[in-house]
Amino acid sequence: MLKALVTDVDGTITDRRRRINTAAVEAVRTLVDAGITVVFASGNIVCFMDALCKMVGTDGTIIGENGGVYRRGFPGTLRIAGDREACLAAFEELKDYFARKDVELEPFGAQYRFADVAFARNIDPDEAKAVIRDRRLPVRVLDTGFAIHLQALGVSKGTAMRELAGEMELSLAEILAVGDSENDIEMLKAAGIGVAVANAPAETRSAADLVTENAYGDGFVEAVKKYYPDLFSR
Ligand SMILES: O=C(O)COP(=O)(O)O
Ligand SMILES: [Mg+2]
Repeated sequence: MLKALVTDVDGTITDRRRRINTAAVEAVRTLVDAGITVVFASGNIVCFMDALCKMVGTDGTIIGENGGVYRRGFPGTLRIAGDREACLAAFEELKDYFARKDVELEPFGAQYRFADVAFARNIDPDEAKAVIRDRRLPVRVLDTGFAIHLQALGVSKGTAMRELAGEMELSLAEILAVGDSENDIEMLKAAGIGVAVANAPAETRSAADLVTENAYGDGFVEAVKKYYPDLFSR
């Protein structure tokens, strides 16, 4: 029995322009009303996640900043798992590298981040990955399709999901996870069932137990209906 759903946000319950899929919102509300825990797991910042939880109607359990932060319910203590100093130091190196090529990196939500660094996709993510690798910096570059993130090694949505599952006394086998991007891979592998929506890149699709036929939010709705058929039979 799948007692909890952990879902990515951008590209999974939205369209490619980040507009939320209203059928996905309805599906989440159906799960919540049936007593299924729904956790949003994203690269986004905590205040964005809180607004999303409030407006969709979950209990406020979140994974943010790609696992760098997580919290059980609105009243829970915010846990900070990432290493922001390491990410900021790596970001400075990337900034200098791209400045020499006359490209300015554009940080996203820097003043609101506790654990990671995110910036615009106006550079080739593979080039950033090569710089980090060549300099042996202790961070990972994650391309979400919406932003590029720097994250401490060993920190992911998957590690945060394990911690939250422990706090919620859930086994990983009881969790359905859905995602669309490389920042979802560990989470899809660790969950009892991992689903990639059709827009996911090959590496993410191969980490999943199932790839939906539909893309973006419609793929999310397809997955939820498949694994909770009784809740959507009418
Ligand atoms: O913050 C991002 O870059 C994308 O967020 P996501 O993890 O919800 O897709
Ligand atoms: Mg995503």
